[in-house]
Amino acid sequence: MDRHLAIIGGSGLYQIDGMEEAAWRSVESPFGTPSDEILTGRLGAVRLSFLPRHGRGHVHSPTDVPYRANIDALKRIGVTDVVSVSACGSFREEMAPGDFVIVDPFIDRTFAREKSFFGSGCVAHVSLAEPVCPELSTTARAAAEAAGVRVHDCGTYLAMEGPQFSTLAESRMYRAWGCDVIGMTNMPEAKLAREAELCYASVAMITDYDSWHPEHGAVEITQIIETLKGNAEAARSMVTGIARALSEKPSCEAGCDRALEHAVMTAPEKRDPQVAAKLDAVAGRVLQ
Ligand SMILES: CSC[C@H]1O[C@H](OP(=O)(O)O)[C@H](O)[C@@H]1O
Ligand SMILES: Nc1ncnc2[nH]cnc12
Repeated sequence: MDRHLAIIGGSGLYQIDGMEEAAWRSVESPFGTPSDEILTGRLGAVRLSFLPRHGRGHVHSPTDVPYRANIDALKRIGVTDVVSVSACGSFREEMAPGDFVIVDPFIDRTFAREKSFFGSGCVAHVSLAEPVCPELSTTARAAAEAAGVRVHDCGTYLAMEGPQFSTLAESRMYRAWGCDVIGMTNMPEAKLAREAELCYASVAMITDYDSWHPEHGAVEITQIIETLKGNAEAARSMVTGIARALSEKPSCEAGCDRALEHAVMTAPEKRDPQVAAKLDAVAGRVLQ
């Protein structure tokens, strides 16, 4: 199967320019309505889709982003690879606003979200030891470097519930835990992409020092927006670079597309037909 790249655009990224045959398309999912219509088209030789995570005009809060509908809808239209582009705060002096981080690994501290496609009626357990696709992450890193920004090869991303930013005490605690960056959206998105057997990579754009830094004070949304604006051209160029690289590599060898191979525990005769029917796109390959 040809690769089909999807970009999930975070705060500040609600549109992608330069696509060919581009059209906004409404895609329904048994898991609900996605954050917005999906912009589908091509970039060079690669099929490209774009979904603004918070919707155009930023209408969904991090808690209310319909993560399951988003990933299901992307899978439903044939996406094979998902690159998340996000804003994040930094816990490291040397990871500065304007830098990009190729996220890996994650700590999930969110608590008010649906985190799995599976459940009673069809139980499955996928491995999440390494939630990101190593090949797609390498591709994203090379494309970000080529776009001329400072890139950090890896960084532990603390996913918090939000929408408020962290207290000073929380910010200090996450730093002491060894976290590098903080955001509100990469979980459960990465978990769901794994369940849907999609390659997933996350590029986080550092916009602030959260609240721990004695010389920077509290997070200001105006600073975040300014930094995101400054990164817009590099983000665009990175997306083009990722698309070009994927057009030269017809498949991923990392095995993300087999994540459900031995994951479903519920015996075929015990599966709830209605639950299984909803899983047609995500898990149809293994539920037949
Ligand atoms: C605009 S600051 C807080 C907001 O920005 C990040 O969103 P995303 O990850 O979609 O770029 C962060 O996670 C919060 O949702
Ligand atoms: N400091 C921060 N905390 C959580 N999410 C963010 N997104 C951008 N900066 C952030």
